[in-house]
Amino acid sequence: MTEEPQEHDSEEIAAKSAVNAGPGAPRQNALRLVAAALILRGAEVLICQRRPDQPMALQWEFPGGKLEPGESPEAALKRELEEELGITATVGPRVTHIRHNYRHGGAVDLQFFAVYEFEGEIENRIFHEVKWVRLEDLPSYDFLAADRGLIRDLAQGKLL
Ligand SMILES: Nc1nc2c([nH]c(=O)n2[C@@H]2O[C@H](COP(=O)(O)OP(=O)(O)OP(=O)(O)O)[C@@H](O)[C@H]2O)c(=O)[nH]1
Repeated sequence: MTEEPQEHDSEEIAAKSAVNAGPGAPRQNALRLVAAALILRGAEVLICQRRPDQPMALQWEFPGGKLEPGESPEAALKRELEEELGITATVGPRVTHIRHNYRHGGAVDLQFFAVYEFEGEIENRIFHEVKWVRLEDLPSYDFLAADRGLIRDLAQGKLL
């Protein structure tokens, strides 16, 4: 189990300071605190594809989203899973914690939690596609850059 943030693809850090330097520029460099779910069903996990109209279009990610001020990661994740998939999840143990600097999008602090139980039927409310895939097949999907170390570890049976 990985407890401390890992820096994946840290060569992107230097590039980020070159963009959005002007005074009126968007605050894209603020650290975004995010909680995401590894929803497990036997040897499979649920993955979600971003829509064509979103940044990082059509890349795959795990369901979840940003923490609201004062919200715990578990509460944020439960809320996001209701909103995105229409399920009431029991948020299980934290599996890993990753910090990543996106080249054009600032930094994210991601906490991933296992979800072994939920109530309701999974309903795709916001994604292009949602799909159950075997852990060993994860590397054949184009995941967001921050997730790639995790994908390798999951496929090799290292984390779960
Ligand atoms: N839900 C989720 N977000 C992830 C993952 N990996 C990763 O880098 N992220 C990043 O974490 C942020 C989650 O924000 P969000 O879900 O609330 O909203 P969003 O995609 O519309 O992003 P934005 O509001 O920053 O543009 C995004 O910037 C997303 O790119 C992941 O596996 N799951």
